[in-house]
Amino acid sequence: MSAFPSPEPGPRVPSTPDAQPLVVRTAPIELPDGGLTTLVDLLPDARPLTWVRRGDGIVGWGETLRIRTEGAGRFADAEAAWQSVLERAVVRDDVQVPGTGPVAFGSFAFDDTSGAGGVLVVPRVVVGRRGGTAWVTTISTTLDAAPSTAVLDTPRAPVTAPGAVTTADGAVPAADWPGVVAAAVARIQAGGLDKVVLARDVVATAENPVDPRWLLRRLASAYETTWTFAVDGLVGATPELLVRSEKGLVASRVLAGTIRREPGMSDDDALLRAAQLARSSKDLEEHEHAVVSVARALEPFCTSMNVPEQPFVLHLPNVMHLASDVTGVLDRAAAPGRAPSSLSLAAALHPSAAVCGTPTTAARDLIREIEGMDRARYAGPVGWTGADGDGEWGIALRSAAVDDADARRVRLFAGCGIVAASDPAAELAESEAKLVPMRFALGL
Ligand SMILES: C=C(O[C@H]1C=CC=C(C(=O)O)[C@@H]1O)C(=O)O
Repeated sequence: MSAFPSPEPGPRVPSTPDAQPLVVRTAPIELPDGGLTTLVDLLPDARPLTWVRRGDGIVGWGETLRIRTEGAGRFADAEAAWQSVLERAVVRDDVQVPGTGPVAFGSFAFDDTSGAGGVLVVPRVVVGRRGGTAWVTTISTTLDAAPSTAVLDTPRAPVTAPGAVTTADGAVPAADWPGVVAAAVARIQAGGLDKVVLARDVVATAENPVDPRWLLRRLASAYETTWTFAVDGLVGATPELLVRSEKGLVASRVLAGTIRREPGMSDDDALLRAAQLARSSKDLEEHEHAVVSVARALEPFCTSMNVPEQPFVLHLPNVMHLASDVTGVLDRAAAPGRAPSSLSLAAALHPSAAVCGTPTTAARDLIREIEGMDRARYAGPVGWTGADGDGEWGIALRSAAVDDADARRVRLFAGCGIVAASDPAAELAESEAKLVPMRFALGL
């Protein structure tokens, strides 16, 4: 039994011609400026939908519609179902910026064979902020009163702390994980592939049901440059943007190559570490594979692209990463009437070599063979899409999944890119550093 009351489940995608169309209305509102957690603080219950960064973004609650998909077709089926919903929607949008009008939050499994499949959730209420503009959208199957600031007064269930939290090994004990990495290094050295990303999980058990809002507040405050997300119990603060599509422009923040940053490290020491990372041939190789995979996947959709020749170093509180911002102009002529949607771009980009490896199929097969766990929605695309196809999809990293059946249990994930020069013990330490945000969010 779930420790939380289930939300009223939204109907599945209307499949009959007389299914109720969505009625969608967006209106401007004044939002009190509560800084980084303004949006998160509005969430009324423990089933939040969230995509925020630096205090801007969108949050949603309630559930008007749920699209659930499976297997290799999970992206295309979700896209088709969303399009058929949109065709029948009645929309009035008085704000007209990305994130207004009809919005679906989504999360998709890493692997085609995972039972986690894919989900798009259309909330009943969305509140968003972008720069100085704030709005509320209501989505229903009836003609409600026009949306107003009244939704900000929605009664909020108190956010409870998780209480004491203990952690235990996940599918593969931490002590055994370097052995799995060593097996991958041997396979790479034998010439079967160039890179594979291996992950592990840790199971946390809390005294009280874990309220995702508790995690979101802590993540949004401490990791403000990441995209803090929550979709259907998957919560995290990812620094990696798989794709943003906005008005014909696409962008992807590719990360691969990591060095730890210890708590309390001075800025000077951090800069020394950053320089070490920028010169590390092992990390530069890992990074190059990831950038090439993203650039190749985006190329068919773009008339022009900018792929930086050198990565920069992205500083986060727990780690530093080699990072490249790849951008492009979508080829609208190639897709008559419509540019590819953000969700179809995410599908084309997934799985990038930042979370799978090179070549993709060999890496995915090796993950299936030796990783020893179902990643479920960890390392899959997570984000949102709007009516015009624009949207933002991150890679679900630095994340945890709250157990559907027992909200006191949470699965935390972290993975590392492995190349021929990888050291298994160092990779275990790196995976621990990548678990820090979610451990911190839980109060550990
Ligand atoms: C797979 C993860 O990180 C990826 C993203 C950035 C850096 C990575 C690395 O250096 O290994 C990984 O490719 C994770 O955080 O679970």
